[in-house]
Amino acid sequence: MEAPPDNDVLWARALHFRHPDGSPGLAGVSLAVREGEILAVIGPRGSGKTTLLRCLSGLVPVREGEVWFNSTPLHTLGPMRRERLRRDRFGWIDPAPVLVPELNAWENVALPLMLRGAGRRRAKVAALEWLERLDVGDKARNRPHALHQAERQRVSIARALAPAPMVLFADEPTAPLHRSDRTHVLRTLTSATRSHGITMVLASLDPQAAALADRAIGLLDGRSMRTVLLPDAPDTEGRAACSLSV
Ligand SMILES: Nc1ncnc2c1ncn2[C@@H]1O[C@H](COP(=O)(O)OP(=O)(O)OP(=O)(O)O)[C@@H](O)[C@H]1O
Repeated sequence: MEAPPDNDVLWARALHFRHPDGSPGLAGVSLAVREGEILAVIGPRGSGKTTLLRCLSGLVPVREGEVWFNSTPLHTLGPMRRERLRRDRFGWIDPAPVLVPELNAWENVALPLMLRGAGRRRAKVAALEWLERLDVGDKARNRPHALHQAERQRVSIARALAPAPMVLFADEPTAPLHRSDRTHVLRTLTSATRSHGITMVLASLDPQAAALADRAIGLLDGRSMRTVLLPDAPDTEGRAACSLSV
């Protein structure tokens, strides 16, 4: 078992995954993500994007193939150590917002900070700043039931960014947003990860996500496809890329 190169923060080799009912999820995916990089995982519905993110983030155990986070072999860790790693180092954004219903917006965003040891006052200041950045600062005292779905998703994104995780896994993060809001929120998300040096793996159906990433890989039927970098596009902040089947 050989650890990945130093500048790769996340690394997977020959990853295979079957769902509990035996249906195929991934069929030999290998990839490397460099520190601070935004990697887009692009593919049609059912191509395995969520499954790949769940394996890379330790949400599900990997039984065939390897997943490394820096020098830690995730594929050898038990559930407790994977859970601790996820809590301390990783962030996750679901395609639909999952917030604690009893807490208001700022308390939801402050929660992961307090779980990592921040005091309530400092966590509140940070939470309010992130809510402002996601354009929901005026909803800070609202509980989730008093927010629109799109506002709840913005709160979820703020909550994922607030603790500045080493790796952020974003699974269709703009899915619940109105089409006209998606680009703005994606730009906020990518600029926040860049300015905080957060590595991001961003799963999306949307080719626009690839345009804001540094690199993109395509998935089809649980298999990765070759990535090709395109020259910078004038209206994008990252390097555009497209993937070609091999
Ligand atoms: N828990 C599960 N049990 C059985 N099959 C599953 C399970 N979760 C996903 N699948 C199947 O695995 C394949 C990949 O699903 P996955 O959700 O990873 O794809 P996806 O690219 O994220 O799709 P989408 O864009 O619709 O979210 C699909 O055929 C899906 O039906």
